[in-house]
Amino acid sequence: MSVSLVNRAFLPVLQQDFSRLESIHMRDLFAQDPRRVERYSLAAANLFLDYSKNRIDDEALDHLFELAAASELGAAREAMFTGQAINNTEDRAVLHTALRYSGPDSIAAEGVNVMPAIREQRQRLADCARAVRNGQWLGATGEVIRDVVNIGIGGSDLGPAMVTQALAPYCRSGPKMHFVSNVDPVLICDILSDLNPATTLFIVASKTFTTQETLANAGLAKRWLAAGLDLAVDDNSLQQHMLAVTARPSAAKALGYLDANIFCFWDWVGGRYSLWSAVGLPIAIAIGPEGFDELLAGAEEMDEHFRSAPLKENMPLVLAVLGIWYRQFFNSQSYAVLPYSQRLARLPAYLQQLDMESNGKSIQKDGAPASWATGPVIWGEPGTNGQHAFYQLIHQGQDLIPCDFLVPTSHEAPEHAEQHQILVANAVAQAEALMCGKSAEQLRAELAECSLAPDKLDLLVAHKTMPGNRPSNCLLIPELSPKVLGSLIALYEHKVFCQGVIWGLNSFDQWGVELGKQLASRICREMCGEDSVGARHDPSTEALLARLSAEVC
Ligand SMILES: O=P(O)(O)OC[C@H]1O[C@H](O)[C@H](O)[C@@H](O)[C@@H]1O
Repeated sequence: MSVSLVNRAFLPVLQQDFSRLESIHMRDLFAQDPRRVERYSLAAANLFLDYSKNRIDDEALDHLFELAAASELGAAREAMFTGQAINNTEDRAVLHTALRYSGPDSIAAEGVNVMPAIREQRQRLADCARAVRNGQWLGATGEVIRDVVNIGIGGSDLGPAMVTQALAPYCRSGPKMHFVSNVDPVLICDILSDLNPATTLFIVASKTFTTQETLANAGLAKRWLAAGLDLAVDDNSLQQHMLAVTARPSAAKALGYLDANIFCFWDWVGGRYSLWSAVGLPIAIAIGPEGFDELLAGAEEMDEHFRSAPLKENMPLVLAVLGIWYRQFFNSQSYAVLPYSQRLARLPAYLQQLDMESNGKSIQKDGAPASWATGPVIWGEPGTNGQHAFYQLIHQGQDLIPCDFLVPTSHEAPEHAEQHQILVANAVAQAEALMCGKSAEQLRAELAECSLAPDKLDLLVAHKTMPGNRPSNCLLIPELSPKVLGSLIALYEHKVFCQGVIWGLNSFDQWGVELGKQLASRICREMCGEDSVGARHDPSTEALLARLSAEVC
């Protein structure tokens, strides 16, 4: 049955569930079922999920799991893991899971076993990471590498940048890592202003090796090296400072990169799923190849769980169906990810690409319009900062915003355990406040002593009442180690996958990004005078270009 028909078939029954649950307060659900926390929590692959604070009951959950089964989630999952071309607009397999697979089986994409090539590149990655870390990799003047600058954007930046920040305590013995993504030259110039060309290594990461921003930044880096080392820009010894990571090695070679310095991945690795491939080279250099293996092992554990756990105990699926529930029936247009860990500060940005580029779509795989509301806006900031900025809207705004609270239970600095406790207490308090809220009666009792005029009392009660009944998941993270982080990232990857399957989307293409890219190249050419500005743009764009040509060029 087509996804539209499945979704249509489940709509009335889930709509009934919604009508039943819409007016029930979660406080009452807990009162009715003392075992609710126990029943609505799960442990898997190093993580513990408490999803009891959701506006859900057994019946609705059963229907959501039935919806997943009717969407043939199991078959879709197997199709992904076994290398079928599930990315149907690009006719590609989707095999990021093979990158972390450590078993003996072969996995084929288009009839070719991908495992030997994966192992070969992983070995090259490990050798390179070791050589840089040990001081065996020397720059053009024979000096060891002290700083590594990754130049890449989107999937060629966010994963390594987020992971190396999250794992900072594991990075201390390696060279210092820097990340350049934006084409705004201030970013790269600010970074380079503190670095020495003789001891700096650049990793230019781009799946396509055509991305305008990355190539522009790489060109600037090369000119900076040449000037600093007093060499010609085409001097071969500069190549000692330039590595390429790409699925198009010929494009890197054409730009002068040495074969030995080109690390490869493949079309069947989506950019936003690529940190497990050679795109993870900055991670392997930062935490060492053994640490990188641990990251892969953590992800593999989550893969095994996702592939084998029954639907109701499947952590990615539980998160997925809850997200669908709120998006479709509570009209939740956004979803907050709130890490109570400064080290996970870039996780929301990473998840924005993972989720929004995968499921921010209105057309189903078969070309029909999406039958349900699809991917929400993903956003967030680390706690407790967010509490003093945007939580007001989550508590009392008009929209229901489901939240994931991510709470590391241990801390890297035991001498500051007390401060970590404050952090954790805040996460727990926020989730409690969101769920329980504060009633008008409670407020009237509290304000009774203040001898307020009756109209002032009414005013304050109206403003201070917190309806509560706002859902959240709490994900406990035992420690921020490479292994646990690997599991956490894979959890969200599979959540996004499940939602894509149920919504009938191709979660692995990103056509919406293309048009802007094409127009930017064209406008760039026009601004440089390589192409004339004709009457080919809309009037607003033309007027802007005319003004900018006078002011910027
Ligand atoms: O790795 P690259 O080919 O340079 O692509 C970088 C990024 O480009 C585009 O924005 C795509 O939408 C992203 O998915 C991709 O990660």
